[in-house]
Amino acid sequence: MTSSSLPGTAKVTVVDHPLILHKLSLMRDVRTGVKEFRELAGELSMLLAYEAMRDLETAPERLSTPIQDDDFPMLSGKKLALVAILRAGLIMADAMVRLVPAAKVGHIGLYRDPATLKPVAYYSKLPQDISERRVFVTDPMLATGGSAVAAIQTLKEAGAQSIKLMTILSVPEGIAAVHAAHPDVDIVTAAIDTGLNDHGYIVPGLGDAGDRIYGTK
Ligand SMILES: O=P(O)(O)OC[C@H]1O[C@H](OP(=O)(O)OP(=O)(O)O)[C@H](O)[C@@H]1O
Ligand SMILES: O=c1cc[nH]c(=O)[nH]1
Ligand SMILES: [Mg+2]
Repeated sequence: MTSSSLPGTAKVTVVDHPLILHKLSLMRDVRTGVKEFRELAGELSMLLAYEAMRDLETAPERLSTPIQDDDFPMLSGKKLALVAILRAGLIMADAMVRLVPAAKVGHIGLYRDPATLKPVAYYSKLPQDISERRVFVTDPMLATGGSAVAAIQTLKEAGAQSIKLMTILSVPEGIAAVHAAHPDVDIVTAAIDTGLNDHGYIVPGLGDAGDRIYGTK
């Protein structure tokens, strides 16, 4: 795992564990079909969440094992919210909620206009108490960063104060855009690719994540 940050900006953590790298390479492979792609995206999201949630607070609670009573660590502190950027971020939040089943789940609908590459918002439904929760916003692809910047803005306008962005693939342009607009938001990703092509797709990337998850192309 490598973490870095520019002065005054939040952290970028690249979770380059061999299991993650292997699963990501399978996702990149053009021969990987919908079923396997979905499964891999879910598994990889849980592995990323393991690292993204490393700093969750715990507090000792008195419990009885079959042998004796003692204090054992249990999650404490702020409650959690997982917020998926639709469509593609849904697969990540759906997998992560299995690890933190008490988390509330929000949805922000955005699609990137193919001509302008600007995000177009079409839906938002967030937990009412989002200001009191630690928010993990999920989207597999951080390309120009326009979608993530807009989603985080929506979250902040709803009162969110503690936000971490989780992506599978990122590029330097997207990371820079998020940190220019939201220098308080840490990013956790599996890899940082080279850059973007003329259509705003990540190179070498994995193609259109939403289309590969839902089989729409
Ligand atoms: O960083 P950006 O340049 O904004 O690009 C990234 C966005 O593009 C993809 O969504 P898409 O617009 O394809 O919507 P979809 O998830 O519904 O397919 C992806 O899931 C991100 O949300
Ligand atoms: O490479 C990319 C860029 C944006 N959205 C995707 O799904 N893939
Ligand atoms: Mg798409």
